[in-house]
Amino acid sequence: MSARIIDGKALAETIKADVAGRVQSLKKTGIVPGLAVVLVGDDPASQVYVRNKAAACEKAGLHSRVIRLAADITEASLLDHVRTLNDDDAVHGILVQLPLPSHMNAARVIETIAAAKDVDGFHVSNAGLLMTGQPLFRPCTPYGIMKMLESEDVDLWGAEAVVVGASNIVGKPMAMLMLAKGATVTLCNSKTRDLGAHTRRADVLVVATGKPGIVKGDMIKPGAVVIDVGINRNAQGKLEGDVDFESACLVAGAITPVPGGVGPMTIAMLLVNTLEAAERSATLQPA
Ligand SMILES: Nc1nc2c(c(=O)[nH]1)N[C@@H](CN(C=O)c1ccc(C(=O)N[C@@H](CCC(=O)O)C(=O)O)cc1)CN2
Ligand SMILES: [Mg+2]
Repeated sequence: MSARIIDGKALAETIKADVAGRVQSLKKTGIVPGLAVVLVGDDPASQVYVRNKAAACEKAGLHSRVIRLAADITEASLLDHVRTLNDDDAVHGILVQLPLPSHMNAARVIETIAAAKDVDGFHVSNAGLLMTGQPLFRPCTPYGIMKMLESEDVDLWGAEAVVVGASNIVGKPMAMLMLAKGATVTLCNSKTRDLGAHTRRADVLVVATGKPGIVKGDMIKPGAVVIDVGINRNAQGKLEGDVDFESACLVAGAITPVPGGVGPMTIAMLLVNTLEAAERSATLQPA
């Protein structure tokens, strides 16, 4: 058996093309959707992601602004930049690229972003809305994964879904989104005993730990849909996921590759969230 490969890159292109069409319609009302990305420091991976976000915005017709700040900027100064963006009507979406330098309190920074512009969906208000089944912004990576499952016609109603990794930006919102679609969700973390006993029950398995190869083929239920969120660079400089792709392919029914799986969907859903923030702002404007 060899798993079907879920092509996140292709699906992301389709979604971005749809966004581009909706942007053109919105522009006819005089509104140009705008995204501001704040990058603190010079982490090489973050620089690539931020560049890719800006390029994707421009290609789809959104306005994008990147605010690059030195690694040693104070948290107070970063918060001032965020507040200025909160007050800027040309900016519909704001995100602060993570991780932040260690002298900053990321939670405090995220809470300073206006919840109505929090296109990452990380603000406590947005996390709470998601948890209570009334999402405003869904965090981009789990949102992208839901779109991939939808494109594969995966029925979550009554399915066993297992998420490995309980971060605020992927694991926890992922669990909430699948729960809302009727799955029975198990959320595993770094203290979980006998991880394989959980993963082997999964019809849908999402792995987001940052630990390369933590899930191997013998931990997967035959025919399962496996979503690999990990992006790890190995000693040869090659990207690899959290799932051992070779052994997993022999058992899974469908699997996302790394690269070309979840990553491109994260950026596509950021455009969707930014466009929708701008569309909402249009309905709030006086006639
Ligand atoms: N504020 C945020 N910070 C971070 C987020 C986020 O959603 N919001 N997620 C990640 C990084 N990230 C987006 O910011 C991101 C990571 C990877 C990709 C991607 O397209 N990956 C490619 C491979 C790219 C490469 O060659 O390195 C792939 O998987 O095919 C997009 C976005 C942490 N920070
Ligand atoms: Mg991927």
